[in-house]
Parts: sequence; C-alpha cells; structure tokens
Amino acid sequence: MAIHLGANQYGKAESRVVRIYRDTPRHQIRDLNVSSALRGRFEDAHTTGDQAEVLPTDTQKNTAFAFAKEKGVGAIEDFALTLGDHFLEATPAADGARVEIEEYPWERILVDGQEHDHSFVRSGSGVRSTIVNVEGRGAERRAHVVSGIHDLTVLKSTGSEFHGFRKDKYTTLPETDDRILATSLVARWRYDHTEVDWDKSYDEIKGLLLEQFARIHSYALQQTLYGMGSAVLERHPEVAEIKFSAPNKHHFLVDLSPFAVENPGEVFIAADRPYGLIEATVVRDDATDAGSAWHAVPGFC
Ligand SMILES: O=c1[nH]c(=O)c2[nH]c(=O)[nH]c2[nH]1
Repeated sequence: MAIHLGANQYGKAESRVVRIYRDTPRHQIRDLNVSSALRGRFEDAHTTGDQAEVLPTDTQKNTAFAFAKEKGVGAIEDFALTLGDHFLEATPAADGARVEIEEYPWERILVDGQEHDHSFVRSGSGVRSTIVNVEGRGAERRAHVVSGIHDLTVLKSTGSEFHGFRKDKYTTLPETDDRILATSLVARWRYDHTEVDWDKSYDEIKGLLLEQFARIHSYALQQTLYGMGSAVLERHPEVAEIKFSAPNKHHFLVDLSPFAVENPGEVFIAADRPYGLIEATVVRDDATDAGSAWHAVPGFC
C-alpha cells in the first residue's frame, strides 16, 4: 500500500503574551494571543521521527515572549511579520510561517472622571486580529496580511425588514417591515501590500463597519454585509477583499395577547440557537492574487 504525508504544519497555539509598558507612571497594556506555525520540508519528523529540522513549538512560544520585551509590541501586524520572518530565518527547512495574533482590548478605568494610570477594564467592542503568512526568503520573500475583528456584537432596534422571500409548504416565517437586526460580526480583510499604517487602517475600518451597520436600512443581513464591505473597499485602497461571517441573532416578538397585553415591537425573546449564518466575500474586480493569505483560516466560505 502506497501512502505519503500530506499537508502539515506545526507550531505553538495561543501563547497569551501580556506586555506592560511601565516607563512612566501611566502604564500601557498590550494583551495578545499569539499562535505560530511552520510548514515546509518536515517529512522526516513525521515519517522517521528525526527532529533535526524541527524548531520546537516551545522555542516558538519563548520567541513570542522574548520579542515582546526585546522588540516591543506595536501594531499586531508588525509583531506578526517580525515573528514570521524570524521563524523562517531560524528554521531552514521551513518554506512558510503563519502567525496569528488576537489582541484583547482594555480601557482605562475612570476614577473621579479621570483615566486611571494603571487600572483597566476589558472592553466589549470586538477583538482585533491578524493572520500573517510569510513565504520564501530574500528576493523571493512574500508576505500576506489578513486582519480583522470578531465578537463585534451589534444590534439595531428598527430599520430592518425581511420580506419577499421564497415560500414553500414548510415556510412559516412571517414577512416583516420592522424587526430587530443583531449579529456578532466576524470580519476579515486581506491587505494588498504591507506598506500600511496598520493601527489607522484598523481603527477606520472598524469605525466604518459600525457606521454602515447603523446607516444602512436593511432588507436582509446579506444586503447589510454587502453594503458594509463595499464601503470598506471604496474608502480603503489598501484592502483587496473583505470576508464576513455573521450569525443572525434572532429576536422574536413575544406574544403577550394571552394576558390581553399589546406588544407593538417592545418585548422580544433573544433566541440562542438555531441562528441563520450569513457569510459573504466582497472583492475588488482587480484584486491581487490571494496566494497563501487565507491558508488555514476556518469558518469562512
Ligand atoms: O437577513 C436575513 N437573511 C436571511 O436569509 C434570512 N432567512 C431567515 O429566515 N431570516 C433571514 N434574515
């Protein structure tokens, strides 16, 4: 029987790197979840058990912590690119490095109306992320950056309709011209190149996604996502494409008529599951080739 090793990669997942800047009494915090993986010529590690080419996952983890001190943590995209380049340099058998980083947002606690210097509260407005893939060395080097946000939970209490849909004998959903629209948005966008002011781009794209969600009068979550994605591509030439995965967090009007109480769109039950799951990509006609940018990104169509 002929068998061979198929696609493989290895690395350290979810190193929780917390970097405090304490050079002044006003501390700063960067709270990261770092995952790295190497792929390339690692057949022997699998087929014969020879680990000569394997930079241990433990070393990858140590490097993330050491770089947080030695190089500092700026934009997560820069930190991921630095780690990716380093891992390729340190591991001759590696053809590609994938570094994924999530950043958990902290806000300063207000005391007597003033931002406290060293006390923070986790903020609930979405988790920033990046996935960097670096391949090749020297003139052959190519880097792909996909950044995004998840757990961005948004709701509009009107300005959302859903009607005119196809019906068959199993359709019971009533048409509506006024419903709650809510989702916990996952958005990831692929950058065209790496000459980007990452923090500025992220802040503006997040702001734009929220603004468009509010502004767009929705006829379906599909149409809202397309509008949000189009706005990002129109205003951000550095973005080649944007992907969304959006659970439709259904809010059903509660029937209060058994109690002789009217309910004109005021009391809802927030259903946990099942949920509609709407996924879409909005892409420039002339987008650059994605290459390995989406390598090992689960949960998107
Ligand atoms: O925005 C929506 N899109 C759908 O495809 C759909 N299907 C459904 O039952 N409700 C909704 N809402």
